Amino acid sequence: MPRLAITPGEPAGVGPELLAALANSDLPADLIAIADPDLLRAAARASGLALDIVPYIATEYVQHRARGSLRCIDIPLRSASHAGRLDAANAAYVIDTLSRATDGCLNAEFDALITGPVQKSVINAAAIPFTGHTEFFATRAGVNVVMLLATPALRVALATTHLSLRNVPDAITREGLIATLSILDRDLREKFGIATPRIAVLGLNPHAGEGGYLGREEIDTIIPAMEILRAQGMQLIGPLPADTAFVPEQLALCDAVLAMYHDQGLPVLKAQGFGEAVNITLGLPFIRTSVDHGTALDIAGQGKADPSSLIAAARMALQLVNTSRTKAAS
Ligand SMILES: NC(=O)C1=CN([C@@H]2O[C@H](COP(=O)(O)OP(=O)(O)OC[C@H]3O[C@@H](n4cnc5c(N)ncnc54)[C@H](O)[C@@H]3O)[C@@H](O)[C@H]2O)C=CC1
Ligand SMILES: NCC(=O)COP(=O)(O)O
Repeated sequence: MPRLAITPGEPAGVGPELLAALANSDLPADLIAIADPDLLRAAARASGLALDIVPYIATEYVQHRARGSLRCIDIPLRSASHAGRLDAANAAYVIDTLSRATDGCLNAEFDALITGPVQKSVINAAAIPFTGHTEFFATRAGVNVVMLLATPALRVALATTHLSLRNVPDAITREGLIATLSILDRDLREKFGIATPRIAVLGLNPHAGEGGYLGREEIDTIIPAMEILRAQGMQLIGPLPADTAFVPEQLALCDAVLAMYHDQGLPVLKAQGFGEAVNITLGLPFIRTSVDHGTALDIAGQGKADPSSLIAAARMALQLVNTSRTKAAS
């Protein structure tokens, strides 16, 4: 039975109550929370959800049922947590949960990891350099990764992730684009079963640079990288002007879009499918999915948080585990 680990993320955010909601949903897997059990119990109570925490025993596999029962690896909070109130004292707790989860994925104790949202700012406020889960797992695993967000109708990958907009152009390099597109192309084949993926690549500048009159990144960096990959057989479209790349006629021609930076691609995806999108880290030696939203401190602890994206992330993780097992068996 696939064993899925799940971290709730920021303890003052909506993550803990979303885990309680997931515990009350059907998922044909062994589901293991990595969290403070009292935090999860309090979040469930505040949301009016049943939650029975069962200590994790690694040698036992238990099929999760939608009865509010959740197996849990106990990682204690560093300080009492209050919904909606950030506390830098708990940043180390968040990192503890992610570290335990990563170790378990890297040593095959878990088949996949699902993450709840973290508050990147409060981790940094605790003097722990942290830009996101994606970069954290990439560093721990020592690999290049790609952030992909997917709804049933649209897949958007990012050439750069969590960095200041001012630093984006310098972060886009030929080598980086070749690595990113190679991971994206491979995982669209292997994880999503698309035999010949068609990837639309966005330009960085307005009108994809307007022939060099509105910026040279397309001519100097993006097109040369695409030509190298096209020569290897990759089906690449573009570079396309980002403002018209997402019209339905264009999207019908591709299986995924590669955006050059976070807010070039994700607003379109979230406008179209917020709540049902899943964030998938491609390129890792393990499967990792996550929600499409943040910590939602404004509604935490009020029973208002929608668990749809976490449930979608868990189902996607399970689907990816089953796909990789089928491939390994064939
Ligand atoms: N996977 C992750 O760890 C992610 C973490 N974040 C972090 O979250 C923090 C807050 O980010 P924001 O930009 O404010 O975005 P946010 O997604 O937390 O909130 C934006 C709006 O969406 C609502 N919302 C979010 N999730 C919801 C849910 N499940 N149900 C109902 N309403 C929901 C919030 O109440 C708020 O009005 C930041 O520190 C950011 O870094 C953001 C995105 C992903
Ligand atoms: N906007 C996506 C996001 O912030 C999630 O990033 P990560 O923490 O999954 O790397």
